[in-house]
Amino acid sequence: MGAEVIKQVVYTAMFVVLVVTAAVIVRTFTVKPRTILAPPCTEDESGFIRADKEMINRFQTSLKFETISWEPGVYNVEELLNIQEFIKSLVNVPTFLAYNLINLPPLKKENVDCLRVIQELEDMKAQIKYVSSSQLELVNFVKSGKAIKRVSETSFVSSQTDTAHHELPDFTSDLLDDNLGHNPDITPDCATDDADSNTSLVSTMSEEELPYLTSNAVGPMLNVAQERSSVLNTVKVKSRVFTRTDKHLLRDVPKHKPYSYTSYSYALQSQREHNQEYLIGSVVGKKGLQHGHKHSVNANISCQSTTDIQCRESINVVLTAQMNKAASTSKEVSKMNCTGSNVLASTINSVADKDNYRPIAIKSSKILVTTLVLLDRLQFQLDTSSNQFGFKSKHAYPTVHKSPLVSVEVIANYSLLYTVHGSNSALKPYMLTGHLDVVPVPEDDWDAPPFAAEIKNGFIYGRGTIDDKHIVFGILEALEFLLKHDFKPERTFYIGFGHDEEVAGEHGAFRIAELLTSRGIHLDFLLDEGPGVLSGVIPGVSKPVGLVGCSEKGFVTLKLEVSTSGGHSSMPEKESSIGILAQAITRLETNPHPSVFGTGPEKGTFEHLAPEMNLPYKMVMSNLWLFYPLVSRVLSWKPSTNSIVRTTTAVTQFNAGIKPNIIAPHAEAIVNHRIHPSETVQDVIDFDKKVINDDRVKITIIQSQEPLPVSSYDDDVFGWQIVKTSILQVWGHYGTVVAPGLMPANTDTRHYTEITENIYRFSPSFMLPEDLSRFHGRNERISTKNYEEAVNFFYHVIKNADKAKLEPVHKHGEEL
Ligand SMILES: CCCCCCCCCCCCCCCC(=O)N[C@@H](Cc1ccccc1)C(=O)O
Repeated sequence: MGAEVIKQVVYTAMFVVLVVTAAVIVRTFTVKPRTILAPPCTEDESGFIRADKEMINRFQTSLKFETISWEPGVYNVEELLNIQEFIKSLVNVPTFLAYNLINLPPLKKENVDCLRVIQELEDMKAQIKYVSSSQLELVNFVKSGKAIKRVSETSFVSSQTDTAHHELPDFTSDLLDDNLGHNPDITPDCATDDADSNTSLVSTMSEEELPYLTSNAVGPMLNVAQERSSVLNTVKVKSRVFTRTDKHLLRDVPKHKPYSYTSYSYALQSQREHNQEYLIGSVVGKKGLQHGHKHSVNANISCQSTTDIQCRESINVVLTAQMNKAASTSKEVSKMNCTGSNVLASTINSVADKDNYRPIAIKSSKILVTTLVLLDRLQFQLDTSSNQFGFKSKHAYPTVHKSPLVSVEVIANYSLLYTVHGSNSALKPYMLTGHLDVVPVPEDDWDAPPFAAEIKNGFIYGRGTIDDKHIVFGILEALEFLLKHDFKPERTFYIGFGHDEEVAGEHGAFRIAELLTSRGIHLDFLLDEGPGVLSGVIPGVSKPVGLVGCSEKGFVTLKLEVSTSGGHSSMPEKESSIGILAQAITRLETNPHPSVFGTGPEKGTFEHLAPEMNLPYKMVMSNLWLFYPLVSRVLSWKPSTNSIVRTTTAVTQFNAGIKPNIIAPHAEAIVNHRIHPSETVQDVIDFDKKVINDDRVKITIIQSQEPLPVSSYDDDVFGWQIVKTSILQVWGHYGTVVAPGLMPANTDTRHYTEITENIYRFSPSFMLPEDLSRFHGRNERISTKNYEEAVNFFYHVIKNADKAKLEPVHKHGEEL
């Protein structure tokens, strides 16, 4: 009986296996490629746009940037002139530059406040002035805020006139030993608008306290500074000056020479939002007056976390020195408004290094040291071609800009909206989009300079070549060509170039979409950047694949924070904020979000590609109903293909700790998820919380976007047809096949979802696997041939889309 049952089971199993195998084989050999009617376009055909030298030149120009970099510090007049020119031009440059530069590491997210940056630049522009002196050349980029302005005016007056007439009134040595803050003349000007302007900034210390302070000037001063609560629009910094003759410091001084020393220490603090004071560093040092010898100033500057604050804040320090104790005089030797320890150091040194301390002290009595608030340690990229983009492109594409059929509008200052007016209003318009901004170049080890548009071995190297200027200029080239050849469109179309796509497009594309919506415009379809013609990227397909993004993953950027009590590193708790956070991060990385392969448009990718695959793959991909788990596993191996099977997790930032012997009380990390269309932002957060499973880790959402809807890739849909046909017209002769897919990153398209259901994402770039890392990475480049193809691709899109409808595409494909 038992044997009989076993036999039955075995037979049944064998039968099932046989049926399944038969089904798999039948399926494998019956799936047919999806074909398309559009004939490939060849070079002989009229209408083929050949990339001549001028065209390549125009593209190169669009990629060129002038790079200006400097460190805050002491500059000669010529350098300052350059900086002034630069700042002026920066103010006129599209915002994306500011966006780009403030996106540069190591700045933190909180520093990225683009409007504020631009506003500051505008303010600076209005107030750029020079102070000219022999050695110390200072540019004053005055920020808003009356107090600071007042100081700056004073400093200009005094520095532009004969310094001899502008000595500050002497202060008595008593004053130094007393509370200097009571003297309004030497209260730091940043405090003059305070309601409580009498608050002491300077206090005396007992001799016993001094050694402690000089070695650890920071702690006690913080408290005092925190007592001050007034807020100005501008940065306010507290400084306390401690003066005392300190015998400890005289220990190494030869006995036979009389010395008088002033030891000093400053806590450098700055005011941030919410009235909170942050300690950013300290100046500890001594100034000496050796009778009969030159004065000396030694200062040790230490600034903590200056990179965190450099973009938003400046430091105001009053250096007060006892100039001549014998004569009972003292001077406020310099006032600094600066960012970063290097500025402090260079300023103090330039004061100290002077043979004769006195003149400099007088001259610099109220110096505002260069406040390169935004510029510290950053490299600026000045886009000469995009500066006044409209004007330059007018010259480069005269027919486009003169045509009565084309109107151009500047949106949100820097974005561009072209309307190409068609003659038949019954035809629904469509839209082509691209973006003018680029991401910065954090490393400079490129094979060719990233902003010089050099051509090497047939490739144009440059930031923006594939992301996204080949699209912008490809569209303009194609339109220029068409209009020159008397093209008069029937169907109206729009061209939108955003200026801030790389930082979410919330000013550019958003405003363009808003404008079109307000005009009641509804589009037939929209084409933006996306994957491209991928060769060797998708496993099993030897032909190039024109992959068109029919949906876009969502994203959520999370901040993970852990706070502990901190303290001295000699007495650590068992777990630190860093350790707890690291563990949370490790949990996230070792527990990836589950594969949801097959539930989104990636299913369409393999349905379209299965017939084109080599045999073992063809069998597997044609029978996804059976092989989903296997395929999902294989796709998970490589980052590029893994990106389409699940919600991904990328830990992009981690910050904690300031000093080797201080236990970091706070650690934070940024995690960026790209969300598969079958999940939501909330699903992702719930998953993360479960995985981390630790209430000490606080999770906050920084920015998020739900996945975008899936646009139809049915072969009867006009927009899909246009894109597919145009791809095949340009790349068909390589045997290229077209497939729908999922865009793993984001574009400006999310701003347009209200004005069309049919959004396609495709970049006309031919990509090998190693090229994928060029997006936002090193050696971004495009071959001149590929640029030519890009131009021709847009030529075909515009020509094809001008028809009322394309002939129905011959369908052989079917659901797999
Ligand atoms: C099956 C295999 C699939 C492989 C697909 C490979 C396709 C590669 C396509 C890459 C396109 C990159 C386009 C980049 C655009 C971009 O970086 N956008 C940004 C936009 C953004 C900026 C700030 C906040 C949110 C969003 C981004 O996604 O981070």
